[in-house]
Order: sequence, then C-alpha cells, then structure tokens
Amino acid sequence: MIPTVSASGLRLAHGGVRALDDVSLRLGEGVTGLLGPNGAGKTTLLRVLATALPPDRGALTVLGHDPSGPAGRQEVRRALGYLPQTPGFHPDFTSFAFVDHVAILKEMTDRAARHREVRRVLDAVDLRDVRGTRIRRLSGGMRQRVALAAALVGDPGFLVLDEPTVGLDPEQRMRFRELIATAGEGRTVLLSTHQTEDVAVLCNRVVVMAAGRVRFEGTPAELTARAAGRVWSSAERDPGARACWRTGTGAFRNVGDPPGGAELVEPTLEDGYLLTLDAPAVVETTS
Ligand SMILES: Nc1ncnc2c1ncn2[C@@H]1O[C@H](COP(=O)(O)OP(=O)(O)OP(=O)(O)O)[C@@H](O)[C@H]1O
Repeated sequence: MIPTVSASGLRLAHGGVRALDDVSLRLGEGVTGLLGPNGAGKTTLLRVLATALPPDRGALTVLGHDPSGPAGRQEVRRALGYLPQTPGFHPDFTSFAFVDHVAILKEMTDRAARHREVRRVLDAVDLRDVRGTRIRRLSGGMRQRVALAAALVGDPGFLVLDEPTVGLDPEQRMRFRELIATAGEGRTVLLSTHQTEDVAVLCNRVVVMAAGRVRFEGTPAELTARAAGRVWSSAERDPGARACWRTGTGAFRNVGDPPGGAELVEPTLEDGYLLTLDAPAVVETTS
C-alpha cells in the first residue's frame, strides 16, 4: 500500500480523558473502515485528520501536506471532504443552497463553475429531483446524501466520513455503500462506522480502535482470519466463551477458545473484531 495519509504518535486529551493515546496509522487509496466501541476515539481521530482539532502531540501528513502550520493546513483543507457525525444543516436551506454554501467555503469563486459542480455532486448522490427542496422536508436518508454531496464537492482527494450510514434503512444503506465505494475509486476514504457488515462489503482496509489506541490495522480478510478456529456453535451457552449470543436458529454462537470437539463455524469480520477488542493492544504490520 502506498500511504496517502499517515499519522504518527497522535495524542489528544479531552480534559482528563485520553481520547487519542499514541495513535499511528497509514491510509491509502480506497475505503478504510474505522471500527471501535463507543468512546474509542474514532470521532476525535477523524476530527484531527480533518484539521478540525489540533493534536496535543504527534505528526500528520495528508496528501503530502503537513497541517501543523497554517499553509499546510490550508492545503489539507482544500483537499478534504468531511462528513461530520452531525452535519450542521440550516433546515431552511435547499439542498442546492446548502451544497453551494459549502462550495463557497471551499473557495470556489467562479459562480457558474461552482453551480455546475453543485449540480454534479447532487446528481452523483441521486438528488437531482430535490435540488430545490428545503432540507427540513427531506427524509433522514436524503439528508445524509446531501451531507455526502457537500463532502464530495470540489472532488477532494481525502474523504472523511463519520458514521454516514447511521439511521438508514437497508435499501438506503446499500445505495449509500455503493456511493462510498464509487467515491473510493482513486481517493482516500476513511469511514467510521459501528457496522461490521459495512466494512466487510465495502472496505479494502480496516482499523480497529479501543480506548484511544489502534488495536488492529490490516485488511478485512486479515481481521476475519483472527477468528479462524475460534468460533463455534453450541446448544447451550458456553461459559468459557469470551462472547456468546443466541442466534435466530436457537443455537448459541461462541467466540473465544473452543473446548475440544467443539462444532467450529466459519468466522465473520465481526468475530475477528470482537476478539481483537479482547486482545492486548497490538498493531498489525501488513504491507
Ligand atoms: N469535547 C469533549 N469533551 C470531553 N470529552 C470528550 C469530548 N469529546 C470526546 N470526549 C471523550 O473522548 C473519548 C473519545 O470520544 P470519541 O467521540 O472520539 O469516541 P468515538 O469512538 O467516536 O465514540 P462513538 O462511537 O460513541 O461516537 C470519550 O471518552 C469521550 O467521552
């Protein structure tokens, strides 16, 4: 992997909480999924990468620029598309006016060219027909697409998406995955999510964080492989399992160290993720 974004030794404390505790990672072209439990530090990391929050310590390079100084920060912001966890829409704006407003903030001064670009990104997320509709009249899924269009305006090389699929129904989620996959062609995309399924079907890389630290960095297949031989099915809850839950069939799915003779089953990325959270902090070193 040729790194386009790299971070080393990032630290950031919110009051007494170490939200980022020596975070180092590298991102390349394509979609990288960022997984982690609530409070792991995902949003904080995304905000640091998006230059919305300066780290207390550590170094960052985004598409060849160092955002620690004003000139480098401006270059990073020009190359960045950011979909925050709670996009700050003004509900009386139309989709067009909101994306146009973001395009103005991205220094697109030529009005005709800017309007062409706003139409292009709204078309790309299938919102052509509601360009003139006020945001407060749109469904949650449509609003998410407006936010994605705003992140895509100006064709940024680095796209940071903070839980963009939250609250979407399965069909919208599928459509959104497709949009993100398309956005990942020739771009670096970092996607924070709680959906291991999103990562399994969409991402070519995955980073797992817990308690402000990187627990895993590698491919989805490598994360899934962590659970090889460590997932089994049983009729009763296995007290020796690290995690165990009843499935729709009534059988229990167990993750951990299986007892002898256990009925092993095919692991999923979610199993690998659960086992990674349980493991001590180790960073994978893959190409
Ligand atoms: N502005 C803040 N002030 C104080 N503490 C904060 C602030 N923002 C985040 N934190 C704390 O920093 C830690 C990391 O928070 P962060 O929002 O980055 O986690 P997250 O992985 O994005 O969580 P979630 O999955 O719930 O969105 C948490 O313990 C959180 O409570």
